[in-house]
Amino acid sequence: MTIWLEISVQVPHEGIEMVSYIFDELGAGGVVIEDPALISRGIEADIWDHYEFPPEVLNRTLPIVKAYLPEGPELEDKLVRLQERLSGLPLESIPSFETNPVVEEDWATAWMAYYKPVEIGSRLAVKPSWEEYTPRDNRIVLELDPGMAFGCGNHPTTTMCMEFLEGIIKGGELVADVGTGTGILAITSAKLGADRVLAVDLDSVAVKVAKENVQLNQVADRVTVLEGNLLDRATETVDIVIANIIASVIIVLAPDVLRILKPGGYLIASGIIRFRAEEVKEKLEQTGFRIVEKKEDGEWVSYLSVLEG
Ligand SMILES: C[S@@+](CC[C@H](N)C(=O)[O-])C[C@H]1O[C@@H](n2cnc3c(N)ncnc32)[C@H](O)[C@@H]1O
Repeated sequence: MTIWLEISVQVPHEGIEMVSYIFDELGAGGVVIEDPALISRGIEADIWDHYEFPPEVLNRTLPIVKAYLPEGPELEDKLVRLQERLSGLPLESIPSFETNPVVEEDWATAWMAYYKPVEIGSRLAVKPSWEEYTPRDNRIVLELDPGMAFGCGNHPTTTMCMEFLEGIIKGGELVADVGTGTGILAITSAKLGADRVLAVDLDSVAVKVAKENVQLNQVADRVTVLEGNLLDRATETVDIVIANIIASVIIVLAPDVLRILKPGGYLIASGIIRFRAEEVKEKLEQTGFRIVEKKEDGEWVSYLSVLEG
């Protein structure tokens, strides 16, 4: 049985990406971000009434980035490198980290307790595959198994995109979902009536998880999942491009969207941390997009924009 070391770094929002990158360099297979901004929203919403967070999570103010490294001869060296890299970050104070050993059995299933059915917008609901949920008001239900991929409908960056999709999909659209994670936004698009959806992710684990979820939701005839970087797998013109990634990636992606988006088509850009929202907005406008709507939730911002034709 493998013993893993759970490493938790408490860090301000602007450090989340940097700490995640350090963990990636150290060979962690992925990170878990516990964001109090998300938690405070969750407590307010009815659907989260039964959503129980441990007191140590509720009492914290800064986000925590967690990663898991297997115990072994290289572990000590990696912890020394982690400390060195954290000390060199351009943050007001040096983030400290805590460690906690966990056995593989616990770790593989511990995250399941965090996912509960959630109602999104006025017509959608997401339910983890192992939970019971009876839809109210004829809601469209997505069944999702997140595995190690991002996107189970419990993060504001995802839910804001789903609310935008609810408003713009009328039926028959062609959609490209960049950074599909679990496939949640691609599946949402298909279930709302899109004709065909291309879902792309850089991460082969996400691609595998997304393919499984597409099957689970019986939309494989309309959703194609491919491994790729940004829009490099997209050849057809589409009506809607969705990108819930991060500000810096959206800035790079925006000009390339022109290659495949029809004039008058929509770009949904999400995953934008508040302090970079203006920069993303300026880039979108310079590129030829008009911002139609801005949504904000905690530290996160999403834009719905249209390509001026
Ligand atoms: C925040 S998650 C969003 C997942 C899902 N779309 C959602 O809304 O919940 C971002 C995803 O983008 C993927 N990603 C990051 N950079 C990418 C790139 N350059 N090209 C394609 N996918 C990328 C990541 O692997 C991750 O699965």
